[in-house]
Parts: sequence; structure tokens; C-alpha cells
Amino acid sequence: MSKRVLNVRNMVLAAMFAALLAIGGQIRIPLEPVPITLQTLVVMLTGSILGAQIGAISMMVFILLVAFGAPILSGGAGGLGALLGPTGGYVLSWPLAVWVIGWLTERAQQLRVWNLTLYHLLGGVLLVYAAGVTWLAYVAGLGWKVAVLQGALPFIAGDVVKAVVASIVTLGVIRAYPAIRPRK
Ligand SMILES: O=C(O)CCCC[C@@H]1SC[C@@H]2NC(=O)N[C@@H]21
Repeated sequence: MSKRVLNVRNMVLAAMFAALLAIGGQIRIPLEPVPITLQTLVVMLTGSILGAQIGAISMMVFILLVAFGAPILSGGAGGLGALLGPTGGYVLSWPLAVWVIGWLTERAQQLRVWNLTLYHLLGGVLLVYAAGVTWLAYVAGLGWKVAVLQGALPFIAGDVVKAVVASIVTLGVIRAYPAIRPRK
């Protein structure tokens, strides 16, 4: 990683991954109150490919765009109302989730499918679900049991698969472009 974080290369990469996140939100199964989407796959890829700093910046840019009304959340939702709605906890957790995945990835001696998958599960599943379910319980006025039933259980199997796929894709990208690998 170059010393200056906000150079043109990093800004372009951050914008690209924010755009990918917007696309990931449109590939969805519209469950209520929380859809199944490819957003978690992109969140995981952002952390392990861009690293902690640029990755978190990319997610913050995405959230800022949503807050200003860009229709880039799942199903084309956007604006402060959508951001602070029932699924807001997941979305607002993404900068931290990406930062955690990036932090771990940058410090790994060697990157393998198994350790990347572990980082993806910690940041992209555990942390995201903790924030998302807590927020859902509060905003939608659901009890904890119902919030877990509706906000976590339907996604676990798919998100574990996404964690493995994100690891394989990350290793492929790093193999093709070794200079992209974020390191501390
Ligand atoms: O409104 C949005 O755009 C956010 C939707 C959040 C979907 C969450 S992210 C974690 C879990 N995995 C999924 O596939 N869907 C939920």
C-alpha cells in the first residue's frame, strides 16, 4: 500500500467496490423484513482485497450516497429513511466489518482459503449479524427471538457459502494482481 491513502488508484478502487455493492443489492431474494442479497459477498471482498482503510472508506462513500438519496440499497431503496429503516443496522456495520476483515488480512503471513474464510465469517457474518439483528429488534420492535429468526437464521447457510466464494475470488485476484494485496 502506498503511503498516501487517498491517491487516485485507491479512490478508483474504493468507487469500484462501492458500485459493486450497489449491484450486489439488486441481486436478491426479497424476503421480509430482510432480503437475501449479494451485498455480504461484496463486503467480504472489499475487506480482503482493498484492506482496512480503503475498504472502510469505500463502504462509507456508499453509505453517504445512500444518505443523500441514491437508490443503491437492496431493491433500489435509498435516502435517510431507508438507511435508518429495519435493515439499517447491517448497512451501517459494513465499514467496521470491512475494516476488521482488512485488518486481519493485512496481518496474515499467508493467505489461504481457510484463514480468509475465517476473517470473512468474523467480520462479514458475526459482526454484521450482531449489528443487524440488534438494530432490527429495536427499530422493528421485535423480540430477540423473532429478530434472530428473521434477521439471521435465513442467511447463515448462504453467507457461509459467500465467505468461501469470497476467499477463492480474493486469492484469484491477488494471484492475478499481486501488487493489490493489502499488507501491514
Ligand atoms: O436494505 C439493504 O440494502 C440491506 C439488506 C441487508 C441484507 C442482510 S446483510 C446480511 C444478511 N445476508 C443476506 O443475504 N441478507 C442479510
